[in-house]
Amino acid sequence: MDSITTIETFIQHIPKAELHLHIEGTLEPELMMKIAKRNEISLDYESVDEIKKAYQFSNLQDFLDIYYAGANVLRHETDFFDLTWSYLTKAHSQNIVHTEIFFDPQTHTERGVAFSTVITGIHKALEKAQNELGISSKIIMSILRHLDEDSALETLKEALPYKEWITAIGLDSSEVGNPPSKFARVFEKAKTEGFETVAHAGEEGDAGYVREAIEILKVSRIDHGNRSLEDELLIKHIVENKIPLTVCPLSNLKLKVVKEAIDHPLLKMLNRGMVATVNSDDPAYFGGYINENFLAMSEALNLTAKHVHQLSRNSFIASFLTQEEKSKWIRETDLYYEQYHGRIE
Ligand code: HPA
Ligand SMILES: [Zn+2]
Repeated sequence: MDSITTIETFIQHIPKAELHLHIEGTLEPELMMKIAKRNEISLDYESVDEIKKAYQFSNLQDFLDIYYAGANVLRHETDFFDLTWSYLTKAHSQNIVHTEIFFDPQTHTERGVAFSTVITGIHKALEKAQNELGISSKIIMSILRHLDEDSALETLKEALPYKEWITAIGLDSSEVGNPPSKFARVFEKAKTEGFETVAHAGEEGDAGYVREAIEILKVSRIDHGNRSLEDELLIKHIVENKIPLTVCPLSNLKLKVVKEAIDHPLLKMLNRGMVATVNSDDPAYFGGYINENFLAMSEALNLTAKHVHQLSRNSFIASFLTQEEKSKWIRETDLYYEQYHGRIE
C-alpha cells in the first residue's frame, strides 16, 4: 500500500460504498463513440472532445436531455455489460467495495430495447465484479418521474420476474412538477412486492418533495436531499429517524444546485447529525468519480480524516447490506482510521 500521509491518499484507500450512481451516467465519451460505431449509430458529435464540450448544463433538465440522448447508443446486452463493467473497474480502482446502482429501464424500453436485455447485461457485469474484483452490489430500478403512473406500473410489472436481482425501486428524472405523490400507488405496490424504496428529492424540488418521499413513498433513504435543510422540522425528522441522504457534490455543482464548492451543505449535514454519504451520481457527465467528489469537498470544506471516516462509515450504515456485512465494513473503516489518521499532514 502507498504510504498514507495526505488526505488524498486517505480518501483513496479507505473502503467505501457508493449508493447513488446511475449506470447510464457512467457512459464515458470514448465508450459512447465505440458502442455507437459498432451499432452503426450516427452521433451528433465527431470526436470525444466535441462530446465533452457539449456537457455544459445550467440545470437538471439540460443535463437530462443530453443524458437520455447518450443512452440511445445502448442497444444490446453486451452494451449494458460493457458499460457496467467499465464503471466497476473504475470503482475498484477507487476502493469502492460495495455499490448500489440505479438503472432507468424506461429510458431503454421506450425506444424498443427489452427490459431483459438491459438487466441481464448489467447483472452479468455485477456478477463478474463480485467474482473477480470482490465488489458486492445491489440494483435499484429507478422510475422516470416525468412519465406517467401507467408507465411506472408497467415497468414495475416487468421487474417482477427479476425480483432476485433487484433490491429497491427508486425515482429520478425531472423533479419539479413531478412530486413523489404522483407515484404513491406505484411505491405502495413496490413495498407490497417486497422491494425497498428510495427517491430523488430536494435536488431542485423544495423540502416538500423530501417530506412527500418520506411520508407517502416511505423511502429508506433520500437521494440528494439538499433542500431538506430549508425546513427545521424536516431536519429533526430526518435526524431522529436516521434517514440517510445520498449526496452528490460534483453533480450539485455542475447542475447549479449549489453555486460554489464552499457553499456545499455536506458539512452542515454532518454537523446536524444527518447520515450523509458522498456519491458520484453521473460521473461521466459531472467530471469525477467518488474520490474526486470526496476531494472536491475536502478542498472546499477542509474535511479532516475524521469527516472522511464518518462519510465512509455512513456509506455502509446507509447501504442495503445485511447487518453482519455492514458491521464488517464499519470495523474495516474504523481500523483504517485508527491506523492512519495520525499520519496525515
Ligand atoms: O441527478 C439526477 N437527478 C434526477 N435524475 C437523474 N437521472 C440521472 N441523474 C439524475
Ligand atoms: Zn441521481
